[in-house]
This record gives sequence, structure tokens and C-alpha cells, in this order.
Amino acid sequence: MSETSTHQIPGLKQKKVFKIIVLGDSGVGKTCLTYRFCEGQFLDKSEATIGVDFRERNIKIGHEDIKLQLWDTAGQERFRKSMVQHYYRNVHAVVIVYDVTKPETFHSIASWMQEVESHGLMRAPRVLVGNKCDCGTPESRLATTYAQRLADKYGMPLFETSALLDSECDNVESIFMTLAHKLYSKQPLRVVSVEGELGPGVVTLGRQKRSSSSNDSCLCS
Ligand SMILES: Nc1nc2c(ncn2[C@@H]2O[C@H](COP(=O)(O)OP(=O)(O)OP(=O)(O)O)[C@@H](O)[C@H]2O)c(=O)[nH]1
Repeated sequence: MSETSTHQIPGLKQKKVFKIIVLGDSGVGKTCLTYRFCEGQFLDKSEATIGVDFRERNIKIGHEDIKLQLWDTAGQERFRKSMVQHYYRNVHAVVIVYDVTKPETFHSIASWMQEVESHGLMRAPRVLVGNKCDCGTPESRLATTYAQRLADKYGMPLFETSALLDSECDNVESIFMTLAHKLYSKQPLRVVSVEGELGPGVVTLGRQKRSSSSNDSCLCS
């Protein structure tokens, strides 16, 4: 987990910043979830992330202003490559996402956990998210009890949701707010200066169009 550091520039307002990385196979909906949380709507034309996308949202906990930085990482190995070291620098919390209609994305969780562990983040707050609950039938979706067992094994809360449905907005909110509250209660954490300025080591490489025939996309409602 991230070390505490403070960058103080006289005269500038200081704000606590929590860096949260979002991991999971390609196409599970990481970008749409982070977009839903930061922009309050579904991202209609999501494209495969290259490297990492960066979004942030200011929240309030009690009377304190907090900035949540969400690092939406590429699920495709070829788009991750040497970027991985950047993702894991100064991370405070981790979100691991799978697609409830694609068991293979659930089975990948073990290897995502290994990656998290190899970067020394086993003690960082983590949550597991089953996305695309609007897709398929209850029978075709991965059973909650099954997912809950794995979440329990790794000691992380499970959220099942949909980035697509407006009615699930509060649920998406809970994912990140749960982490924010956990992090806040463990202060002190990294403090950075300057509204809206990205810190060092922040890299955004843009996005690649997701082809409409790509079988890792899903808009089934
Ligand atoms: N039905 C449905 N489709 C979704 C949902 N979330 C995302 N999608 C679709 O799933 C596809 C992939 O979404 P992304 O958010 O780009 O997936 P990602 O995990 O960021 O993918 P990478 O950037 O390749 O790692 C897109 O076509 C989205 O429109 C959801 O909750 N429900």
C-alpha cells in the first residue's frame, strides 16, 4: 500500500487524494464503471483502454474534501505491458471487476490477486465487483453464492451491479464510497496540492476503438 507523503505548496489548498486502481479482464466494464461513478452516466461508446485511463471525482467525507483518483487499467495484456509499474505506484485501494455473464473473467480473479500481491498490496482495501447484472438470465449469470465464497476467501466485499442501468447508480456509488470511507478512517494518507492537477507518474495513453464485432463487448439490454 502507498506510503504517506505530503507535497505542500504555500498558498495552495491541500486536499487528500486516494488513488484507486481498477483491474479485471478486458471488456468486463472497468471503464464504464469508473465513468458512471465520475460522470454519473453510462459511457455509450466505450473503447478498449490502452495503458491506463484516469478519472477523478471530488467527494466529501464529513466536512472534508477528498479527491478520488480512479485508474482504469487496460485488461488486454498487449495494452498493459510496461505500464504496469505506473499503475501500482502509490496505490491506496483496489477494485477487481468480472463480468457476471462470463465465467472466464471470474476465473481470472486469482491471477489478478496474484498481481496485486506481487505489488505488495495485500493489505490495501479491496473490493470485488460483478458487473453487467443487466445481461442474460438469472440462470446464465454467475451465482452470487459462488462469487461470495471467493470474495470471502480473499476477505473483500462483493458488489454485483451494472454500469449500464441508471437504477444501479447508487450501487456503483457504494463501491467507491465504501473504499473512500475505509481509506479515510485509516488516515493519514498522501496529500497533494492543486485542484485538477495530475501528480507525477500519471500517464494517459488514450483509447483504441472497440470493434463492434468484438466478443468482449456487451450491450444486451
Ligand atoms: N450490458 C452491459 N454492458 C456493459 C456494462 N458495462 C460495460 N458494458 C459494455 O461492455 C463493453 C466493455 O466495456 P468497457 O468498460 O470498455 O470494458 P473494460 O473492462 O474497460 O475493457 P478494457 O478497456 O479492454 O480493459 C462495452 O461495449 C460496454 O458498453 C454493463 O453494466 N452492462
